[in-house]
Amino acid sequence: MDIYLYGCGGHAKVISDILCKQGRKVAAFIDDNPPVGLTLIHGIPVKKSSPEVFAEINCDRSQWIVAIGNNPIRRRVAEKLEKDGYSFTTAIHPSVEMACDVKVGCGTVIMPNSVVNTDTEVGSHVIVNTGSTIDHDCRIGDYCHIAPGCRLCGNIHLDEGVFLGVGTKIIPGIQIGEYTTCGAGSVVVKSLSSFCLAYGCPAKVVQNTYSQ
Ligand SMILES: CC(=O)SCCNC(=O)CCNC(=O)[C@H](O)C(C)(C)COP(=O)(O)OP(=O)(O)OC[C@H]1O[C@@H](n2cnc3c(N)ncnc32)[C@H](O)[C@@H]1OP(=O)(O)O
Repeated sequence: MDIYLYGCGGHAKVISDILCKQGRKVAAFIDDNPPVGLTLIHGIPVKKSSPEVFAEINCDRSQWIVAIGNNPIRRRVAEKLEKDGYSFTTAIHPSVEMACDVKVGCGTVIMPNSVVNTDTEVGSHVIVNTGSTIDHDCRIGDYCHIAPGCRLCGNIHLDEGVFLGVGTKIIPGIQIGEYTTCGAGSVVVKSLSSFCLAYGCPAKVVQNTYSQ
């Protein structure tokens, strides 16, 4: 299977490195607008997305990861690729500590030194970024992004598209509604509804209609 990454920024480079550590190699980075002059990353070609480029990529012999950090954009691109018949793979760094029974959806990436504990389910197209820990019995919805160094206690439920900024900490049993954002360093001690922006210690809602 040829592996393609949609995106060519820093996040895409990290995923390419994880795949390399797993002994897998990216065939190409595909991007809507690659920076002028960027033709190679890690010696791998960077191509501008076009019908001609896609015509060369066989659905049955390729797998994708959408390597875009923004949750709504990642969702839009993943849905388009899926509609066009493409499928997705995961990238899980060899240093990740994951309980035997953890379920991980397609397109999800788990960065170095993260921990995912028993009976947790991680959805599709999720980013568990560097050194984050997710404890037992958590439910992480599709398209969530857990930024570096977050700490999730047990029994936490993140709905689709939640973004946790770097170093967010969440006490047990909390639920966070879809596409809510927790700012860097938040300490979440009460459940949050959907489409909010919250931050601080303890985290307070500062906007009720926030777009990521
Ligand atoms: C590998 C990687 O790099 S993954 C990427 C991970 N990225 C992150 O973790 C980024 C997280 N982003 C944040 O925390 C951002 O500050 C956000 C999303 C919460 C808010 O961003 P913006 O809307 O642009 O807020 P802005 O910078 O204008 O700040 C507005 C006010 O909120 C305050 N504020 C912003 N973020 C926070 C925060 N996390 N905690 C406390 N206060 C904050 C600012 O100090 C400012 O206060 P002031 O008006 O008194 O000066």
